[in-house]
Amino acid sequence: MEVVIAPADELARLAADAVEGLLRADPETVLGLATGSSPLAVYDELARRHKDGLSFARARAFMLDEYVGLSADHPERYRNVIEKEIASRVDLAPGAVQGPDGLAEDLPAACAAYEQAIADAGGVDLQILGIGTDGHIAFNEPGSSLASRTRIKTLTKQTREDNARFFGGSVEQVPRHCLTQGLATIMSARHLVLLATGRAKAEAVHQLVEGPVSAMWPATIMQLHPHATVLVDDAAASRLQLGDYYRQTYADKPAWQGL
Ligand SMILES: N[C@@H]1[C@@H](O)[C@H](O)[C@@H](COP(=O)(O)O)O[C@@H]1O
Repeated sequence: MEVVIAPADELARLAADAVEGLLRADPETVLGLATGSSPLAVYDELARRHKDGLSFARARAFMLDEYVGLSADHPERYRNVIEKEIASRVDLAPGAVQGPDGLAEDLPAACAAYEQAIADAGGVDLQILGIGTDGHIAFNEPGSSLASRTRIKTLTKQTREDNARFFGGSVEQVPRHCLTQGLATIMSARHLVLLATGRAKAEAVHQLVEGPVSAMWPATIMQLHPHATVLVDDAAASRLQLGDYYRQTYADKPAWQGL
């Protein structure tokens, strides 16, 4: 696991560099897109690079998760969020972005179909991730099976409170259920790039990088991934025991070596 501690704008550039490197090497790259505020600066950077000529025309993308039951035109439906924040700002082809269908009548069947779609695409090359204050990735809440695949989950009180800001500050408006890629689904991606900024993420980041692997902090499963990158600012890094070591390692990183 590589930990980079740097200002937020530099983190966004690093993540965008990794995406751009893949797209230039293979225009048919399969990206994994996350919602939440953490990846927004990366999407801004990718949109800027698209204006400078970076093409997503042959790429495909899979979303991490989706609320259950939000209407098709609800602005917080993750499909709509991803469309607004990244898909509409680059030249991803119509239909190139897929997500779990939170409006399906048969939710377990929709989850199985989503797993199959990811597999049929050859898997995700680079998965962008944020982290919840309770250590969730996608919507894999504490207690999630470390071997889980896409399924329905119940959101914790903490997550619904954290996400109420997207629903006019009303926790009651935040759906109680979601469909989410499982931890094993996420672990199947070939490169995981997690971004976290701000003090509210400091404990989750400490557990993710330095805690014991445990379903209580679902993101800790990333310690078992052969290519995981954790991009954090000073505030999110503030509880890391080995912060000085990660800073030194990044300062000494050879210029030719990407993420
Ligand atoms: N399902 C999303 C996650 O994918 C996201 O990583 C996390 C953190 O969100 P933020 O980046 O806004 O802090 O919470 C949400 O609930």
